[in-house]
Formats: sequence, C-alpha cells, structure tokens
Amino acid sequence: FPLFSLPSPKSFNLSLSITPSMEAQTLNCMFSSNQTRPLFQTLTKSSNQCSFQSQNRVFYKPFCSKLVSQRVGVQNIRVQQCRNNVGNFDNGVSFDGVRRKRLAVFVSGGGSNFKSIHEGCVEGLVHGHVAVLVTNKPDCGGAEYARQNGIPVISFPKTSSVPMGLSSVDLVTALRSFEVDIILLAGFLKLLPVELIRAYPRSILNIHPSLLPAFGGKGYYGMKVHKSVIASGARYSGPTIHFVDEHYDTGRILAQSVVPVLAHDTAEELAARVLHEEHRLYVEVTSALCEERIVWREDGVPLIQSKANPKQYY
Ligand SMILES: Nc1nc2c(c(=O)[nH]1)N[C@@H](CN(C=O)c1ccc(C(=O)N[C@@H](CCC(=O)O)C(=O)O)cc1)CN2
Ligand SMILES: NCC(=O)N[C@@H]1O[C@H](COP(=O)([O-])[O-])[C@@H](O)[C@H]1O
Repeated sequence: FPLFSLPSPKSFNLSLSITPSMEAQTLNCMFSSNQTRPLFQTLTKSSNQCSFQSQNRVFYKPFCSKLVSQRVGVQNIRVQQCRNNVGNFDNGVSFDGVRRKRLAVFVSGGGSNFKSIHEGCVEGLVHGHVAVLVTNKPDCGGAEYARQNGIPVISFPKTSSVPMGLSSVDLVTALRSFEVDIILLAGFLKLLPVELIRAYPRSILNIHPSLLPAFGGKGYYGMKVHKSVIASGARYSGPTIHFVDEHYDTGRILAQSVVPVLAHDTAEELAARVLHEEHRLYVEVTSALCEERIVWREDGVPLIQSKANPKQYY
C-alpha cells in the first residue's frame, strides 16, 4: 500500500528488512525507481539517537500493516529516539471529504495537553494524527509519553545543552517531511521563530492558562500566571487558545473557557482547575481545526463553526 499517493513508478526493486527490537526498528526500505524524491528511508538507531539518512528514493508503506515510518526530508535529521511507530494509519481516510490532518505538538514539560490531544486522535474525537513531537527538553514527560507511544521526537532548538537540536530552517524542513499540516503548542516555553510562523500561516495554535490578553506575554508561563491571577483579585480565569504570531500571546484569540477563582484558592488549586478545562477545550478546538470548521470574520477574528449546528459560530 503506498504510504503516500505517489505516481506508480514504472519499475522498482524492493528489498525490505525489518528487524524489530525493544528499542527501535532498523528499517531499510531500499527502492530504486524512476521516481526519485527527496525522502529518507533508512532509519537506524545508534546510541540513544536515530539519524535519518535521506536519499532520493520512493518510500512505500511496508508490508507490516501496523508499521508506519515517517517520511523526512532532504538531509540528516536527528531525532531523539524512535521506537516502533506502531499505529493504525488510515492513509488519510476522509471525514466528510477532509483528509486526516497531520499534527506536530510542541511541549517543554509534562505534556498532559499533548496526551489529551493524542488520546483524542486515537479515540476518534479528533480527525488528526500526531505525526511528531517537538521539544526543547528531550527528557520531559511529554517526550517520554511520545516515545512510549511510537511518536518520533525532534529536539528544538539547537543549544549547547541540546546539541542535537535542530535549527529553525531544519525544523521547517523536518516538519514538511513529516507532512505536518497543523502545529499545536502545549506548554512549549520558547519563542517560535518567524521562519516557522511564516511556513505555517493560520496553522499554529497555542494554549495559554489565562484569559488573554490578561496575564500574558514574556515571563507569563506556568505557575507565575496563576499566582498573578490570584494576586490581582480576579474572580475568573481560564484557558485561551490562540493562533501564534511572532510575539508571545498576541495572536488572534480563537477560544476561551472560564473557571472561577475561589476566595482561598492556592495557585496550585487554580492551576489544576484551569488545566482540566484546557484538556477539554484543546481537544474541542483541535477537532474543529482538523475538520476545517474555522472561519475568519472580515475583521480578522477567527470563529469556530458549530459541529451540531453548522449555521452557528462561536
Ligand atoms: N512566536 C510565539 N512563540 C510562542 C508563543 C507565541 O504566542 N508566539 N507562545 C508560547 C507559550 N507561552 C504562553 O502561552 C509562553 C511561553 C514562554 C514564555 C516565556 O517568557 N519564556 C521565557 C523562557 C522560559 C524558559 O526557557 O524556561 C522567556 O522567553 O524568557 C512566555 C509565554 C510558546 N512560544
Ligand atoms: N504560557 C505558556 C504556558 O504557561 N502554558 C501552560 O503550560 C502548561 C503545560 O501543561 P502540560 O505540559 O501538562 O500540557 C499548561 O497549563 C499550559 O497552559
């Protein structure tokens, strides 16, 4: 079964060796075809990293119906670790004519929002497929969850402490090679570069744990947000999901949800209340984005088309 709808090559030689292991798969799909495309197909594990060697080859879905390897672009792309990427891949079976969207999720911490979104995809609430996880903290909880679920992990950005991290340009190349349609920031604590934002217009969301524009911007992340809300005397808080622009938390607001701030709330109690609502809201909004139910008002405000009543927007 072709993993991607490629023009069938007139002639190709196929040799396929899959040697599943506890840690990772060594998958060599060597094709020679008259249809050469910048693809990687050799996935090898050395030490604790996988390096994708890209060559001009056509890559087809291997015979193993459960094994799906990723297509990565035109150069060595280092990812943190790859395990069996086992999962049902429906080759983009349509939902009312909409192909299943391929998601990249960016995390820096525990990844509970990432887990909610992944579970939403697996359970069918979200017409999407988590194709890759991106993180600046390769050992964080979100990255561990990805490895346990066969989702490739990419380190970004490149720093002295994360030398295998990708540059901004390489990250765009890698995301294109994974054929990512939508980027979801979920507790990612670094400023996205403008190259990425321009490469994915109106396709990058972020969730922030306050009712923006209040309590947002540089320095406002994690518990600092909730401590500031409590100190302000605000009676309500809640998550905001917004499109991402070049600055922290200034992109177009797409959805918000309100939770009460109780008189004797600690920051931890408020954080837990907001996080629970984040999990619900992010799955709902990601589902709308994957089903192409986002419309843009003439003044630039994005709206969500109701699934239950398509004539209604919110
Ligand atoms: N281009 C954009 N990149 C990111 C956005 C965005 O809206 N546009 N959102 C953030 C997520 N975020 C709030 O929702 C946020 C994350 C981090 C910070 C912050 O002040 N970070 C510190 C560094 C923290 C660290 O390294 O541990 C800083 O920049 O000094 C503010 C808001 C994700 N990226
Ligand atoms: N300004 C960014 C920010 O503070 N994001 C917040 O980080 C947490 C990540 O939790 P998770 O890793 O369990 O999803 C979430 O509460 C999210 O809103």
